[in-house]
Amino acid sequence: MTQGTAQVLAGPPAAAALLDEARRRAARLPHPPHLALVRVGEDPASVSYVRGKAKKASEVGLSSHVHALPGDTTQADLLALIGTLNADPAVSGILVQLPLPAHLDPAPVLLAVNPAKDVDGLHPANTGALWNAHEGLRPCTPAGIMALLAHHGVPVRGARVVVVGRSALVGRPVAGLLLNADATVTVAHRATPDLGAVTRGADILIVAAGQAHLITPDMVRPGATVVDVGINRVPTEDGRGRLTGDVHPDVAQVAGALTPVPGGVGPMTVAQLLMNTVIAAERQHAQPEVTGELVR
Ligand SMILES: Nc1nc(=O)c2c([nH]1)NC[C@@H]1CN(c3ccc(C(=O)N[C@@H](CCC(=O)O)C(=O)O)cc3)C=[N+]21
Repeated sequence: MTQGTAQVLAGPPAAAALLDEARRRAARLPHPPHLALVRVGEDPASVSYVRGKAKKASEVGLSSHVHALPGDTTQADLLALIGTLNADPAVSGILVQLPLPAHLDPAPVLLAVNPAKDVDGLHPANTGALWNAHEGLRPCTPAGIMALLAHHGVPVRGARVVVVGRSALVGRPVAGLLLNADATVTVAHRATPDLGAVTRGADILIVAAGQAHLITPDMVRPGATVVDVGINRVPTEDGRGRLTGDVHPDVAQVAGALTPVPGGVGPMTVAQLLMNTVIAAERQHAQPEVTGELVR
């Protein structure tokens, strides 16, 4: 059998295009947009992601500050910080890095963020706006996936799209965005019987299940576009670990196009976060009352 060669849907060039647009639009504002990054505790992955976000922010001309809180921070202290950031007109966007330590409840924290500054798009006001196709801030990974598909010219309108996973961060919101873009959307999850029978129906398969190599070649329609959102760290000899996706590498022999891990969706997530910060700043500039100033 001849080995297929799926087109690589690379994240970095698509992310660079998004970052260029963010830089250009940020420069048109009277002040650089400011991103407040809130991190609780010292989870190594969170420390590394937040550092990466701050670095990319400065590269596109945004200012940012990492609010690093100790691992034993109380819910009340975290809510107090969010209140301060909500009221500060110099803060355009607020991101609370997830997961939070186990003693903190994320739902009230996400509810406390001013929806106009919710650059993660996770406040119910923003998730509701998404599902009603109203203006709002869209979650970063789902919006990044849509930008990645658009950048590489993958048509979404009318396509049969299967999303594997139904998380608040990826599966649910990407299904909503795809529906808004006129795709025919199916959402599968761990209780779906015969997952392969469902995924084989996809023109575009989006996998955000959090399970390494869940999707094998037999589960993919030949020529399909496969978006791998999985970030699984597998152990290596040197102890540093290696990233791998939710899609088995052999899927490249069947798929028409495939996003790599790393270097696929991950960079889009960060680029979209900065784009969201610019969008939030633009809207606040047009409507200063959302920053908490009194407007007569
Ligand atoms: N409130 C909140 N918002 C998030 O958006 C959020 C979060 N919490 N918690 C964790 C997840 C994960 N996430 C990633 C961001 C960048 C890469 C990324 O840039 N990945 C690189 C590789 C990075 C590496 O090598 O470690 C890549 O895929 O090429 C991955 C994952 C954002 N998340």
